[in-house]
Amino acid sequence: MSAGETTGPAHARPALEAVGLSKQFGAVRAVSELSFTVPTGSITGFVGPHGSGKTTTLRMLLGLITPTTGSAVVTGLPFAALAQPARTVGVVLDSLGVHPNRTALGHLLVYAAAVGVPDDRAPQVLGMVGLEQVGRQRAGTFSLGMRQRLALATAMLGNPQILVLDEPANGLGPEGIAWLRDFLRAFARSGRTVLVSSHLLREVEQTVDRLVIVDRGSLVFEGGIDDLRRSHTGRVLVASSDAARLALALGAEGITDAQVLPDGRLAVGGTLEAEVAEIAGAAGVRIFGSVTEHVDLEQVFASMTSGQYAAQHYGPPAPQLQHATDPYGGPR
Ligand SMILES: Nc1ncnc2c1ncn2[C@@H]1O[C@H](COP(=O)(O)OP(=O)(O)OP(=O)(O)O)[C@@H](O)[C@H]1O
Repeated sequence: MSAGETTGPAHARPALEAVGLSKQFGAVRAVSELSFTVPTGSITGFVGPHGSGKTTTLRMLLGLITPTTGSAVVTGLPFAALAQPARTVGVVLDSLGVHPNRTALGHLLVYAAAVGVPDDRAPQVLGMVGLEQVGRQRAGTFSLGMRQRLALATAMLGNPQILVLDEPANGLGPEGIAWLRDFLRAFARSGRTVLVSSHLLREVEQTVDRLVIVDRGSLVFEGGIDDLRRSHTGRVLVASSDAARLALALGAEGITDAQVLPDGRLAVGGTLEAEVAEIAGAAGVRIFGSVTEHVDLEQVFASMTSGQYAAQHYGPPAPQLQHATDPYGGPR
């Protein structure tokens, strides 16, 4: 994918900005010196393990709790200073209450009045989230996925420029997640902005163009999802007539991250298949086949956070030719 095309002009004022945000709850430091930017027109994923401070940060951005230190701005202003908050930011937080005895439509009419939009906006937003058939059903009968859609419809009432969604994929199956991805991409295509949180990178990987990754309240990565992919390129796995000789030839060209796998293939980091083939050819080593292994971003994410993925080798070049188990279980 890349929803990267949707990123707004570089000079545009960021939609959301956290500057040195910290939040202390008694002995718990939920968020620590957190700074990041959500550019206008981007779909930014806000990802971290459970308890890493995502909801607390979103609450600070939305003016629902006061930071211990630091500041948060929405289109350049503190949330409380926005003239028309519901028309600026639509919010889906876990805590958004839907009265179980209210119908979906009834719920939206209450919020439409609170936000100050006409009643006919309620059926419109129901249609946007695919709930038009169940508008007269009580929300208490809804599945978690349907409640998530209703929460999104509520966020859309004010036709906002920015959506802030806390774990909106919770309760959605694969189809629901695909639907949400299309919805958010269409939203961003019109130049609007999304900040979407998740404890699973996998849930938002296909949706977002930027990532802010947090762990224990602190920033561990901010940037384009493609930058993260590029910084963790997969190894080239090569079946050849002579793995040891190939490793020596590669080493002579400065490519020293090479390991012989149990199946005899050479796993080479920091290069491309074509380069390996060229060096092998020059060294008189025959290549029977090669493949570039797939890098699972979820594993990269877990290795960056307290998700504790068992130590993955993405490190500096191996000093010498080694035998190693293949952590990827072979090519895909
Ligand atoms: N009101 C509060 N009082 C005390 N501690 C709190 C409060 N809110 C959050 N915390 C603590 O702050 C830390 C961060 O919580 P937060 O809910 O922001 O994380 P999260 O990343 O959103 O987690 P999850 O993915 O489980 O929702 C946790 O240790 C949590 O227990």
